[in-house]
Amino acid sequence: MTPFTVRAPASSANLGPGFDSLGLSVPLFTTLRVTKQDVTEVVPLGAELEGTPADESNYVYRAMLLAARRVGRELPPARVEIETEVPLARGLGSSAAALVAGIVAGNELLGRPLDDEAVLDVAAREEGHPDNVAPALFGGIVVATLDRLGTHYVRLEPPAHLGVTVLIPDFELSTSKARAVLPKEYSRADAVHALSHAALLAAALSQERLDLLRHAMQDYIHQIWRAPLVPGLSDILEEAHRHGALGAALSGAGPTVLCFHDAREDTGRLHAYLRGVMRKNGLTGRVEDFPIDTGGTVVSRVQDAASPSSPGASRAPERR
Ligand SMILES: Nc1ncnc2c1ncn2[C@@H]1O[C@H](COP(=O)(O)OP(=O)(O)OP(=O)(O)O)[C@@H](O)[C@H]1O
Ligand SMILES: N[C@@H](CCO)C(=O)O
Repeated sequence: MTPFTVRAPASSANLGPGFDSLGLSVPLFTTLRVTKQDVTEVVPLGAELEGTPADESNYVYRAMLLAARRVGRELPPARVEIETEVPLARGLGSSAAALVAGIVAGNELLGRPLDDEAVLDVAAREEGHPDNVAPALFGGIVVATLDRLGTHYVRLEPPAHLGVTVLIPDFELSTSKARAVLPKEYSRADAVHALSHAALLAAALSQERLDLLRHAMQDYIHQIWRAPLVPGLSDILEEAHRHGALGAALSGAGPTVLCFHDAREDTGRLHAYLRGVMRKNGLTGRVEDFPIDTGGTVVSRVQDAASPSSPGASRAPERR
């Protein structure tokens, strides 16, 4: 089998009120280089993955095994090198990118028995919610549900000129810790507030109604509970629009904060404001602009089989 690479993007989930159901794809990538060999070997590379296990508890390895289990077969052995640009445990879907990349790689090794819907379902069940794995797989903005009947989704093409600015603090916040602070139950008023705003946000994104984003992104399901874990979050949610943001939200479980911006406009003012919030709260981190990724997960065959990881090897982007 020709060596191949799988590249899966980062993602930002929730977008405010779309808790566990809405997310978009961010062009920072987790890349797997897969070469057939006699034993399975997973090799995490680079500073970001230092300390990541290389056994079956590794997210990528586990995901490859899940693909095989879904079709009731043994995983064909391979060497899998893992590299990532996605900062871990920052709210940018590093675990989802690893899971989706691993399931897609396992599926390739198995001869592609799973279609996209099955890949999504395996990933969403493993992650427990589809809002990172769906945009990681399909790119763009995705609305998705997960229940006992399966995983259902609609992919939206991002509105023209919609860009994101992310403030990525230097500290980690695991999703499990950020979920542990959430209430177990909510009032009917909170439920109505959440579902009406999530519905408005999905409709606004699908109709390019950027004027509605700020209002539609209000949330009382998770952000207020997580605010004590993310210094400066409350200020940003309240004030970012005064500095050029079209709307703001905690990215996934945090601590990254996402702002939407109009890509035709200069984001210097927004960057200065976000850096100021970091300084005021004694944080370090980075502020960056991204377009919304639309490619999702991509598999490429390495044409030059003799040197699969050489930078010059030509890669033909193939399919997801
Ligand atoms: N490329 C990778 N290879 C192996 N394990 C990974 C990789 N990327 C992430 N992980 C695992 O995922 C964990 C982080 O997952 P977690 O759900 O806490 O955060 P996140 O996915 O980055 O953020 P969020 O879910 O809020 O967007 C890491 O500590 C690591 O165990
Ligand atoms: N919807 C998830 C995303 C992070 O994995 C959460 O907010 O906990």
